[in-house]
Amino acid sequence: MSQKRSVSLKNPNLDEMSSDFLYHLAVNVPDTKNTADIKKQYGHIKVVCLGGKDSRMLELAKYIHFNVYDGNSGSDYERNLFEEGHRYAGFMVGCVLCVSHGVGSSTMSVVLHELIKLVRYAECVDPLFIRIGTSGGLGIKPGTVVVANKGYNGLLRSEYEIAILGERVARSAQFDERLRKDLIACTEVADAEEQNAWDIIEGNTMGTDCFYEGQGRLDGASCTKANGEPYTVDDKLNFLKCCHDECGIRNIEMEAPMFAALTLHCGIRAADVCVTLLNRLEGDQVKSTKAQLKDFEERPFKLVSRFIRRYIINSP
Ligand SMILES: O=P(O)(O)O[C@@H]1C[C@H](O)[C@@H](CO)O1
Ligand SMILES: O=c1cc[nH]c(=O)[nH]1
Repeated sequence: MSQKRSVSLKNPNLDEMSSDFLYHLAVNVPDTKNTADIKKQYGHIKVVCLGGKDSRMLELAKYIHFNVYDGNSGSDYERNLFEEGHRYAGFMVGCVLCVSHGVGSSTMSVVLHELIKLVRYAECVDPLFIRIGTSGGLGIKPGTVVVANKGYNGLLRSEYEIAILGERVARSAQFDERLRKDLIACTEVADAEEQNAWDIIEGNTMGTDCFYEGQGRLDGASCTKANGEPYTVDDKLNFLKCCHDECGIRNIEMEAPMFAALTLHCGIRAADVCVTLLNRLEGDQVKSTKAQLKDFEERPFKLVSRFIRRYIINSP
Protein backbone atom coordinates (compact mmCIF):
# COMPACT_ATOMS: atom_id res chain seq x y z
CA MET A 1 0.00 0.00 0.00
CA SER A 2 1.44 3.40 -0.96
CA GLN A 3 1.98 6.00 1.76
CA LYS A 4 -0.40 8.97 1.74
CA ARG A 5 1.23 12.35 1.41
CA SER A 6 0.46 16.00 0.95
CA VAL A 7 1.58 17.82 -2.19
CA SER A 8 5.21 18.90 -2.26
CA LEU A 9 6.16 21.12 -5.18
CA LYS A 10 9.42 21.58 -7.03
CA ASN A 11 9.49 25.36 -6.76
CA PRO A 12 11.87 26.48 -3.97
CA ASN A 13 10.67 30.09 -4.34
CA LEU A 14 7.31 29.18 -2.85
CA ASP A 15 9.03 28.44 0.49
CA GLU A 16 10.43 31.98 0.51
CA MET A 17 7.12 33.73 -0.23
CA SER A 18 5.39 35.03 2.88
CA SER A 19 2.06 35.53 1.09
CA ASP A 20 0.52 34.45 -2.20
CA PHE A 21 -2.40 35.59 -4.31
CA LEU A 22 -3.92 33.07 -6.70
CA TYR A 23 -4.89 35.83 -9.09
CA HIS A 24 -7.22 34.07 -11.54
CA LEU A 25 -9.08 32.29 -8.75
CA ALA A 26 -9.08 35.41 -6.54
CA VAL A 27 -7.92 33.32 -3.60
CA ASN A 28 -5.72 35.15 -1.13
CA VAL A 29 -3.15 33.35 1.00
CA PRO A 30 -2.11 36.15 3.40
CA ASP A 31 0.36 34.03 5.38
CA THR A 32 1.89 31.01 3.66
CA LYS A 33 3.25 29.74 7.00
CA ASN A 34 -0.20 29.74 8.58
CA THR A 35 -2.81 28.56 6.10
CA ALA A 36 -5.44 27.43 8.63
CA ASP A 37 -8.24 29.31 6.83
CA ILE A 38 -7.34 27.82 3.45
CA LYS A 39 -7.08 24.40 5.06
CA LYS A 40 -10.52 24.80 6.61
CA GLN A 41 -12.10 25.66 3.26
CA TYR A 42 -10.15 23.36 0.93
CA GLY A 43 -8.16 20.86 3.06
CA HIS A 44 -10.75 18.08 2.64
CA ILE A 45 -10.42 17.98 -1.17
CA LYS A 46 -9.64 14.50 -2.46
CA VAL A 47 -10.51 14.94 -6.13
CA VAL A 48 -10.28 17.98 -8.39
CA CYS A 49 -12.37 17.52 -11.55
CA LEU A 50 -11.69 19.84 -14.46
CA GLY A 51 -13.55 20.49 -17.71
CA GLY A 52 -13.85 23.24 -20.30
CA LYS A 53 -17.24 24.76 -19.49
CA ASP A 54 -18.58 26.47 -16.35
CA SER A 55 -22.03 24.93 -16.95
CA ARG A 56 -20.64 21.39 -17.28
CA MET A 57 -18.76 21.73 -14.01
CA LEU A 58 -21.90 22.93 -12.22
CA GLU A 59 -23.82 19.99 -13.72
CA LEU A 60 -21.07 17.66 -12.55
CA ALA A 61 -21.23 19.02 -9.00
CA LYS A 62 -24.99 18.49 -9.04
CA TYR A 63 -24.56 14.98 -10.48
CA ILE A 64 -22.08 14.06 -7.73
CA HIS A 65 -24.35 15.55 -5.05
CA PHE A 66 -27.19 13.22 -6.10
CA ASN A 67 -25.32 10.18 -7.38
CA VAL A 68 -22.29 9.92 -5.12
CA TYR A 69 -23.72 11.48 -1.95
CA ASP A 70 -27.37 10.46 -2.50
CA GLY A 71 -28.45 14.11 -2.15
CA ASN A 72 -26.71 14.50 1.22
CA SER A 73 -23.37 16.10 0.40
CA GLY A 74 -24.07 18.92 2.86
CA SER A 75 -22.45 21.26 0.33
CA ASP A 76 -23.63 24.53 -1.16
CA TYR A 77 -22.52 23.07 -4.50
CA GLU A 78 -24.11 25.78 -6.62
CA ARG A 79 -21.88 28.52 -5.20
CA ASN A 80 -19.08 29.56 -7.55
CA LEU A 81 -16.03 29.78 -5.29
CA PHE A 82 -13.92 31.60 -7.88
CA GLU A 83 -16.53 34.13 -9.02
CA GLU A 84 -14.47 37.14 -7.97
CA GLY A 85 -11.68 36.17 -10.35
CA HIS A 86 -14.11 36.36 -13.33
CA ARG A 87 -12.09 33.73 -15.22
CA TYR A 88 -12.95 30.24 -14.01
CA ALA A 89 -15.79 28.66 -12.03
CA GLY A 90 -15.34 26.27 -9.10
CA PHE A 91 -18.01 24.25 -7.26
CA MET A 92 -17.37 22.17 -4.14
CA VAL A 93 -19.40 19.05 -3.50
CA GLY A 94 -18.26 16.92 -0.56
CA CYS A 95 -14.59 16.16 -1.12
CA VAL A 96 -14.73 16.98 -4.85
CA LEU A 97 -13.90 20.37 -6.35
CA CYS A 98 -15.27 20.84 -9.90
CA VAL A 99 -13.46 23.57 -11.86
CA SER A 100 -13.79 24.93 -15.40
CA HIS A 101 -10.64 25.55 -17.44
CA GLY A 102 -11.70 27.13 -20.76
CA VAL A 103 -10.49 26.02 -24.19
CA GLY A 104 -6.94 24.73 -24.67
CA SER A 105 -3.70 24.28 -22.78
CA SER A 106 -2.91 27.92 -22.23
CA THR A 107 -6.08 28.68 -20.27
CA MET A 108 -5.97 25.32 -18.52
CA SER A 109 -2.34 25.66 -17.45
CA VAL A 110 -3.08 28.93 -15.63
CA VAL A 111 -5.86 27.43 -13.50
CA LEU A 112 -3.84 24.24 -13.03
CA HIS A 113 -0.82 26.06 -11.58
CA GLU A 114 -3.10 27.91 -9.17
CA LEU A 115 -5.11 24.81 -8.19
CA ILE A 116 -1.96 22.81 -7.52
CA LYS A 117 -0.72 25.61 -5.25
CA LEU A 118 -4.16 25.74 -3.61
CA VAL A 119 -4.15 22.03 -2.69
CA ARG A 120 -0.62 22.43 -1.43
CA TYR A 121 -1.48 25.41 0.83
CA ALA A 122 -4.59 23.54 1.99
CA GLU A 123 -2.39 20.51 2.83
CA CYS A 124 -4.68 18.17 0.89
CA VAL A 125 -3.51 14.56 1.04
CA ASP A 126 -2.86 12.83 -2.30
CA PRO A 127 -5.45 14.83 -4.27
CA LEU A 128 -6.34 13.33 -7.66
CA PHE A 129 -6.89 15.56 -10.69
CA ILE A 130 -9.30 14.30 -13.36
CA ARG A 131 -10.19 16.09 -16.59
CA ILE A 132 -13.72 15.38 -17.75
CA GLY A 133 -13.94 16.53 -21.33
CA THR A 134 -15.20 16.16 -24.87
CA SER A 135 -13.15 15.21 -27.90
CA GLY A 136 -13.22 14.00 -31.49
CA GLY A 137 -12.82 10.22 -31.83
CA LEU A 138 -10.65 8.28 -34.27
CA GLY A 139 -12.34 5.19 -35.67
CA ILE A 140 -14.60 4.70 -32.65
CA LYS A 141 -18.33 5.12 -32.19
CA PRO A 142 -19.39 8.63 -31.11
CA GLY A 143 -20.31 8.57 -27.44
CA THR A 144 -17.41 6.27 -26.54
CA VAL A 145 -15.49 7.37 -23.43
CA VAL A 146 -11.68 7.29 -23.70
CA VAL A 147 -9.47 7.10 -20.61
CA ALA A 148 -6.07 8.38 -21.72
CA ASN A 149 -2.87 6.45 -21.33
CA LYS A 150 -0.49 9.07 -22.78
CA GLY A 151 -1.00 12.55 -24.18
CA TYR A 152 0.39 13.31 -27.65
CA ASN A 153 1.00 16.75 -29.12
CA GLY A 154 0.23 17.82 -32.69
CA LEU A 155 3.72 16.73 -33.79
CA LEU A 156 2.87 13.21 -32.66
CA ARG A 157 5.25 13.27 -29.74
CA SER A 158 4.18 12.14 -26.32
CA GLU A 159 5.42 15.29 -24.63
CA TYR A 160 4.37 18.78 -23.68
CA GLU A 161 6.57 21.40 -25.26
CA ILE A 162 6.86 24.85 -23.71
CA ALA A 163 9.25 27.78 -24.10
CA ILE A 164 10.79 28.62 -20.71
CA LEU A 165 13.38 31.42 -20.44
CA GLY A 166 13.80 31.30 -24.21
CA GLU A 167 14.50 27.59 -24.30
CA ARG A 168 12.46 24.64 -25.51
CA VAL A 169 11.49 22.45 -22.58
CA ALA A 170 9.82 19.10 -23.28
CA ARG A 171 8.15 17.14 -20.50
CA SER A 172 6.76 13.63 -20.53
CA ALA A 173 3.01 13.46 -21.03
CA GLN A 174 2.20 10.17 -19.30
CA PHE A 175 -0.93 9.87 -17.17
CA ASP A 176 -0.99 7.96 -13.89
CA GLU A 177 -1.24 4.23 -14.55
CA ARG A 178 -2.89 3.20 -11.29
CA LEU A 179 -5.58 5.86 -11.56
CA ARG A 180 -6.29 4.87 -15.16
CA LYS A 181 -6.62 1.21 -14.17
CA ASP A 182 -8.85 2.04 -11.20
CA LEU A 183 -11.10 4.11 -13.47
CA ILE A 184 -11.28 1.34 -16.06
CA ALA A 185 -12.07 -1.15 -13.28
CA CYS A 186 -15.20 0.88 -12.55
CA THR A 187 -16.61 -0.18 -15.91
CA GLU A 188 -17.29 -3.52 -14.26
CA VAL A 189 -19.53 -2.02 -11.61
CA ALA A 190 -21.89 -0.54 -14.20
CA ASP A 191 -25.24 -2.27 -14.33
CA ALA A 192 -25.66 -4.64 -17.24
CA GLU A 193 -28.01 -2.42 -19.19
CA GLU A 194 -25.69 0.57 -19.01
CA GLN A 195 -22.59 -1.50 -19.70
CA ASN A 196 -23.98 -2.52 -23.06
CA ALA A 197 -25.13 0.96 -23.99
CA TRP A 198 -21.74 2.63 -24.56
CA ASP A 199 -18.07 1.76 -24.49
CA ILE A 200 -15.27 2.87 -22.21
CA ILE A 201 -11.83 2.25 -23.68
CA GLU A 202 -8.19 3.03 -22.96
CA GLY A 203 -6.20 4.86 -25.64
CA ASN A 204 -3.79 7.66 -26.26
CA THR A 205 -5.20 11.19 -26.50
CA MET A 206 -3.85 13.90 -28.76
CA GLY A 207 -4.12 17.46 -27.45
CA THR A 208 -3.56 20.16 -30.07
CA ASP A 209 -3.13 23.92 -29.82
CA CYS A 210 -5.76 24.51 -32.49
CA PHE A 211 -9.25 23.04 -32.93
CA TYR A 212 -9.19 23.53 -36.71
CA GLU A 213 -5.89 23.17 -38.59
CA GLY A 214 -4.17 21.59 -35.56
CA GLN A 215 -6.72 18.75 -35.69
CA GLY A 216 -6.59 18.49 -39.49
CA ARG A 217 -10.05 19.98 -39.98
CA LEU A 218 -11.10 21.14 -43.41
CA ASP A 219 -13.65 23.67 -42.12
CA GLY A 220 -11.49 26.31 -40.42
CA ALA A 221 -10.88 29.87 -41.61
CA SER A 222 -7.61 28.49 -43.00
CA CYS A 223 -6.67 25.00 -44.18
CA THR A 224 -3.05 25.29 -45.22
CA LYS A 225 -0.01 22.97 -45.12
CA ALA A 226 3.57 23.92 -44.24
CA ASN A 227 4.31 24.47 -47.94
CA GLY A 228 1.52 27.04 -48.24
CA GLU A 229 -0.79 24.74 -50.24
CA PRO A 230 -4.31 23.87 -49.01
CA TYR A 231 -4.48 20.36 -47.60
CA THR A 232 -6.97 17.85 -49.02
CA VAL A 233 -9.35 15.25 -47.58
CA ASP A 234 -6.71 12.61 -48.36
CA ASP A 235 -3.99 14.58 -46.53
CA LYS A 236 -6.26 14.87 -43.53
CA LEU A 237 -7.24 11.19 -43.52
CA ASN A 238 -3.62 10.08 -43.95
CA PHE A 239 -2.64 12.15 -40.91
CA LEU A 240 -5.55 10.92 -38.77
CA LYS A 241 -4.90 7.30 -39.77
CA CYS A 242 -1.23 7.74 -38.86
CA CYS A 243 -2.30 9.10 -35.44
CA HIS A 244 -4.49 6.02 -34.98
CA ASP A 245 -2.18 3.31 -36.36
CA GLU A 246 1.29 4.57 -35.38
CA CYS A 247 0.55 6.26 -32.05
CA GLY A 248 -2.54 4.46 -30.74
CA ILE A 249 -4.41 7.77 -30.58
CA ARG A 250 -8.14 7.23 -30.16
CA ASN A 251 -9.32 10.78 -29.54
CA ILE A 252 -8.31 14.40 -30.02
CA GLU A 253 -8.86 17.35 -27.69
CA MET A 254 -6.77 20.36 -26.68
CA GLU A 255 -5.32 19.79 -23.21
CA ALA A 256 -3.98 16.23 -22.69
CA PRO A 257 -0.18 16.71 -23.05
CA MET A 258 -0.03 19.86 -20.91
CA PHE A 259 -2.34 18.37 -18.27
CA ALA A 260 -0.41 15.07 -18.10
CA ALA A 261 2.97 16.81 -18.04
CA LEU A 262 2.31 19.48 -15.42
CA THR A 263 0.59 17.10 -13.01
CA LEU A 264 3.33 14.46 -13.46
CA HIS A 265 6.02 17.13 -12.95
CA CYS A 266 4.34 18.28 -9.72
CA GLY A 267 3.81 14.76 -8.38
CA ILE A 268 0.02 14.81 -8.75
CA ARG A 269 -1.81 11.71 -10.01
CA ALA A 270 -4.05 12.62 -12.92
CA ALA A 271 -6.38 11.16 -15.55
CA ASP A 272 -8.07 12.42 -18.70
CA VAL A 273 -11.56 11.02 -19.31
CA CYS A 274 -13.19 12.32 -22.49
CA VAL A 275 -16.29 11.38 -24.41
CA THR A 276 -16.05 11.48 -28.22
CA LEU A 277 -18.64 13.66 -29.95
CA LEU A 278 -17.97 12.48 -33.51
CA ASN A 279 -15.77 10.14 -35.54
CA ARG A 280 -13.17 12.39 -37.17
CA LEU A 281 -12.59 9.83 -39.94
CA GLU A 282 -16.14 10.63 -41.04
CA GLY A 283 -16.31 14.41 -40.68
CA ASP A 284 -15.29 17.63 -38.97
CA GLN A 285 -18.41 19.45 -37.84
CA VAL A 286 -19.78 18.84 -34.36
CA LYS A 287 -23.49 18.52 -35.04
CA SER A 288 -24.70 16.89 -31.82
CA THR A 289 -28.15 18.06 -30.74
CA LYS A 290 -28.54 19.63 -27.31
CA ALA A 291 -30.03 16.39 -25.94
CA GLN A 292 -27.27 14.25 -27.46
CA LEU A 293 -24.59 16.55 -26.07
CA LYS A 294 -26.14 16.33 -22.61
CA ASP A 295 -26.23 12.52 -22.82
CA PHE A 296 -22.62 12.33 -24.11
CA GLU A 297 -21.25 14.84 -21.59
CA GLU A 298 -22.84 12.85 -18.73
CA ARG A 299 -21.04 9.64 -19.66
CA PRO A 300 -17.68 10.62 -18.14
CA PHE A 301 -19.66 11.88 -15.08
CA LYS A 302 -21.02 8.37 -14.65
CA LEU A 303 -17.63 6.68 -14.80
CA VAL A 304 -15.87 9.20 -12.57
CA SER A 305 -18.73 9.22 -10.04
CA ARG A 306 -18.57 5.43 -9.79
CA PHE A 307 -14.82 5.72 -9.26
CA ILE A 308 -15.25 8.36 -6.52
CA ARG A 309 -17.88 6.33 -4.73
CA ARG A 310 -15.87 3.14 -4.88
CA TYR A 311 -12.29 4.30 -4.35
CA ILE A 312 -12.67 7.58 -2.44
CA ILE A 313 -15.88 7.53 -0.40
CA ASN A 314 -16.13 3.82 0.37
CA SER A 315 -12.40 3.21 0.67
CA PRO A 316 -10.88 3.10 4.19
O1 LIG B 1 -13.53 20.07 -21.76
P1 LIG B 1 -13.86 20.42 -23.16
O2 LIG B 1 -15.03 19.67 -23.67
O3 LIG B 1 -14.05 21.91 -23.32
O4 LIG B 1 -12.62 20.02 -24.10
C1 LIG B 1 -12.58 20.04 -25.48
C2 LIG B 1 -11.19 20.48 -25.89
C3 LIG B 1 -11.31 21.97 -26.04
O5 LIG B 1 -11.10 22.61 -24.81
C4 LIG B 1 -12.73 22.16 -26.49
C5 LIG B 1 -12.84 22.37 -27.97
O6 LIG B 1 -14.16 22.42 -28.39
O7 LIG B 1 -13.44 20.96 -26.12
O1 LIG C 1 -13.27 17.26 -32.46
C1 LIG C 1 -13.23 17.75 -31.34
C2 LIG C 1 -14.36 17.73 -30.48
C3 LIG C 1 -14.24 18.31 -29.25
N1 LIG C 1 -13.06 18.88 -28.88
C4 LIG C 1 -11.99 18.90 -29.70
O2 LIG C 1 -10.95 19.45 -29.34
N2 LIG C 1 -12.10 18.31 -30.90
